[in-house]
Amino acid sequence: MTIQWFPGHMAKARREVEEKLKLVDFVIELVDARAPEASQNPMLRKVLGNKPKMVVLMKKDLADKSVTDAWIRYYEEQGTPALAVNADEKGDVQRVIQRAHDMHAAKRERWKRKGLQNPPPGRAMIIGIPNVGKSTLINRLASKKIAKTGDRPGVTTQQQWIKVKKDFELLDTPGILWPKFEDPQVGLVLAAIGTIKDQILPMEEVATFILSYLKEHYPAQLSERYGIDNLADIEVIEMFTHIGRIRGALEGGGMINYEKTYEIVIRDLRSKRIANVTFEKPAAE
Ligand SMILES: Nc1nc2c(ncn2[C@@H]2O[C@H](COP(=O)(O)OP(=O)(O)OP(=O)(O)O)[C@@H](O)[C@H]2O)c(=O)[nH]1
Repeated sequence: MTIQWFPGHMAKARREVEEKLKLVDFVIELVDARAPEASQNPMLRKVLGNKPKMVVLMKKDLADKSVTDAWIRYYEEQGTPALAVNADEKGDVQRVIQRAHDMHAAKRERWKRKGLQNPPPGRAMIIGIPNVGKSTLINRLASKKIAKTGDRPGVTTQQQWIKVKKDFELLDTPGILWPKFEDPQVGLVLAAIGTIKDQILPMEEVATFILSYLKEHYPAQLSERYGIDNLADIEVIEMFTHIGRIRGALEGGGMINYEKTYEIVIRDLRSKRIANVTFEKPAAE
């Protein structure tokens, strides 16, 4: 199974990112804390060249905290600053600002040593795949401080900068890149977390993947949400029947409406009704 989606936009998106990259000192890459590998940009490393990046694991409130901590250790061990964020937590947003400030500290010091008393602010852009939380984070970082600081010479399109802090400015539009999607397993994970549009993969496959994954890794969530406890004896198809019945996904004659049941499971996972679930662990763990 090969998933094809917005292929036409890819080359254009990459060109746009490359153009914007010329304007910034470093990059803030957003990934989904529930699937940091699947939700990353496979081309980013190449596109970035030597440009420094920090990673923000978004939607930490939906992910398994212990695995999120393991991912942060993993990135930091590789020398990439990383932190997890729930966009609704002010403290998390403040930490992004602090880390972004730190990203530019060495350059600022070099400038100062060379005698520049007021070095220019560090400029950054946010990059990530669709639906990862880019606009949300930009808005939270901007708060009420949106300032038009003008464009830089040599760029035809006007770029707006958000003055987040005295020495940190953010490009007001994010760079959008695509996740890797050749691997069917990755496709299922991306569909489960809501990156891939629902029409692309059959709901049945996505919902089956979710229940099988929960059965293996997060049985407590199945118990809490659906009262399914006797996991050793229950097949996924029986779980759907049970869920359809308790959630009233029925059609004429009391038959289970399975399509509706698949939708319920997928919606439960994408909202906080089934939380603390992560689909990928770092390789070393
Ligand atoms: N639970 C949770 N939801 C979040 C968080 N951040 C963003 N979201 C939600 O994720 C969805 C997508 O957020 P956006 O900010 O629109 O994502 P985007 O990356 O700009 O999306 P595109 O415009 O499609 O590229 C929205 O429903 C947000 O409310 C978070 O930290 N936790």
